[in-house]
Amino acid sequence: MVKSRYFSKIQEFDGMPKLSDFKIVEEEINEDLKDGEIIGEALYMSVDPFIRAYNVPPGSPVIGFQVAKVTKSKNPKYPVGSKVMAFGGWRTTCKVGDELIWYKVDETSGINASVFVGALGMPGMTAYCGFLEICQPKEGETVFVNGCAGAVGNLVGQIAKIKGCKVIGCCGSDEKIKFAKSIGFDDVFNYKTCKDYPGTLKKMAPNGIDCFFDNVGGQMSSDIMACMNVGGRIAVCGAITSYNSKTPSQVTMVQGYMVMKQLLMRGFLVHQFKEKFPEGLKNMTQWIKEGKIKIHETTTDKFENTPQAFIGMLSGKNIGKAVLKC
Ligand SMILES: NC(=O)C1=CN([C@@H]2O[C@H](COP(=O)(O)OP(=O)(O)OC[C@H]3O[C@@H](n4cnc5c(N)ncnc54)[C@H](OP(=O)(O)O)[C@@H]3O)[C@@H](O)[C@H]2O)C=CC1
Ligand SMILES: CCCCC/C=C\CC(=O)/C=C/C=C/C=C\[C@@H](O)CCCC(=O)O
Repeated sequence: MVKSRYFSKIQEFDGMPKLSDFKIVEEEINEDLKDGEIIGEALYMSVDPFIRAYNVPPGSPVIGFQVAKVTKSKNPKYPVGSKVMAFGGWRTTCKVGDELIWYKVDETSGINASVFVGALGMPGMTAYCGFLEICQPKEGETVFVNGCAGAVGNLVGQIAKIKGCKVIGCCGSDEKIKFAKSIGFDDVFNYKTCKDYPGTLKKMAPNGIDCFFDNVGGQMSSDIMACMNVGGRIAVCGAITSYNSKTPSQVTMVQGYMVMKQLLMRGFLVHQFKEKFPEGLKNMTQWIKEGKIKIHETTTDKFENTPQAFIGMLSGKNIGKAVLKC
């Protein structure tokens, strides 16, 4: 038996999660492995908005991705000493098989393993696959990204620049605006202080918006759709504005814009594009090595602080990817 600790969600979230919603549980993991299984020690864990949105029932272990170092293996693809990116939960030691292991960490690239919960992990594949598959950006087009300083949004902006687009974004602080501009965004506004989204967008994107990567939802998204060009494409990635909200959001209806501008709007979940992950990993790795994609992480130390990191991310404290270093 090997000792492990995991975070359990002990009560329903009431709006923004609180530290008292979580507790650490000790467990013993049976070291007998079935074919395909490994045991891994967590090096980095991911705190992501979907953990709030999926809302597992009280008493359940908290779900999530981690980079783990393999300590025992019955899977030839992941020998002892290698690292995997797996859906192992908020756990110090996990026992997972092929169905929960997304891929092996490529240690030949020289890129830190933490990046495998970010630009080379689930958020990176979300940005790469969701943006390129759904928005189909073309050189010279204008792209709008909300949540533009976060894990997914900052990567969408950088990929859009690589594709030769003009990129506009919004985020929740002036420090984040500075960061987004430093990684190539052409113009960015603070959605918390902006009084007039359509007016601001008309100034920042006088030729209109062709692609909209929506991380946020709510009224802002309807306002952005009003500024889109005929034939525009919208990738609906998430709706973080609603995850902690206790009241249903009422927004301007968008069907009028959809019809008159012949817009395409498509929601997605990153794993539906898993056939595209090898291409995504190859290109993202190359772009990181070439300096075309810059990595920014907000790191919290120690497994015990995972809920703090999670609440911090939901409160907007992260710039780039929120990472927990175990
Ligand atoms: N469809 C899919 O497969 C996937 C979807 N997603 C979605 O992508 C989105 C971004 O995720 P991710 O990049 O990991 O997270 P981020 O790194 O962007 O962190 C969350 C950010 O959301 C912003 N935020 C929080 N509350 C609100 C609010 N009420 N209104 C507007 N912004 C808010 C904060 O930034 P700020 O300071 O700017 O407010 C915060 O930093 C989420 O909606 C998530 O659910 C992510 C992965 C996969
Ligand atoms: C208004 C409600 C909107 C709800 C949006 C909810 C979530 C969006 C989001 O953030 C999705 C994230 C997807 C994460 C990807 C993987 C997980 O589903 C776990 C998959 C486990 C596995 O297959 O290994």
